[in-house]
Amino acid sequence: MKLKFTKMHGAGNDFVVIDAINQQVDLTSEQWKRLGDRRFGVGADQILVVERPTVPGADFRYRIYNADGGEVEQCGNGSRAFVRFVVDKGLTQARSIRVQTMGGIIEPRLEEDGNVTVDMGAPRLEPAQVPFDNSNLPGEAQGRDMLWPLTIGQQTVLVSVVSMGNPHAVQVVEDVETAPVLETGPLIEHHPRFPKRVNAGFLQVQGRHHVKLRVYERGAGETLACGTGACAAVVAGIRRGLLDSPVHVRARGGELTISWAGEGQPVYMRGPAVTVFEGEIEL
Ligand SMILES: N[C@@H](CCC[C@H](N)C(=O)O)C(=O)O
Repeated sequence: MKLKFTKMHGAGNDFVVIDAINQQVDLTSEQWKRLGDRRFGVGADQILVVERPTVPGADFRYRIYNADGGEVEQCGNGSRAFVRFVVDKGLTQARSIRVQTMGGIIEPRLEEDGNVTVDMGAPRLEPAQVPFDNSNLPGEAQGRDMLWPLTIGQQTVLVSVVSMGNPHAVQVVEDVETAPVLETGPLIEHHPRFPKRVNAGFLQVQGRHHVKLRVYERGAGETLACGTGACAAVVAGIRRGLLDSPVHVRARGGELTISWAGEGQPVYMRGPAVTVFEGEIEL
């Protein structure tokens, strides 16, 4: 089976984007994984699939597969690539679209300068919504947030838990460059208190509007940027009383700007979306 694809990235978080409106796409988990494989396939952190919506009020349906082949609820950087793709391919004349995802409806808007702003919806802050099992765990309040102690090997780290449709655990570190992202990231990802696993964020506060962030992503390992991770980290930082909106988030692959007016309000993410090349693969 031959599949046409577009390779894209958002701040270095890279994607294989598949138009499943104009071609038949019915892949196994192994085939999704092969598409994401950097040696045996195209190579990407996530594979994004463009489909017709199945709910009223949405323009498109957006499905997301991690490099490990698992389907997940949400991908922020990918949502910017998504709107760039559907506009460039002539699948819509609109520059602002409503997109159905497993994590809820999101609204990306392609701006004149090529950047994309996305209404990512309101963060879900109850542990059960993440999901995070906080039973018999003594939480520690900081500002309006709750920090949860996670035992990782010999050490305990304090995390905020946030759902942006997908699960995030955010810890504040002194310096992201020396933080043990590759060592503790996988342990947090697979911590038994997160029944669906989790994306592990490492946040360095540089000022009330500036942070650095590294994310060890569920199903993909450390990526050069994580859009939902940036949203979750800024929400956690604002709730802890460390940050004020808007916040410029510097990741290894580029910068995102995150705005949030507080509890119950949507998070807005602004950043780039770039097409790298087009191709066809035999699967
Ligand atoms: N890179 C993404 C997040 C992709 C999904 C994530 N790894 C998960 O499993 O939830 C982003 O930009 O948000």
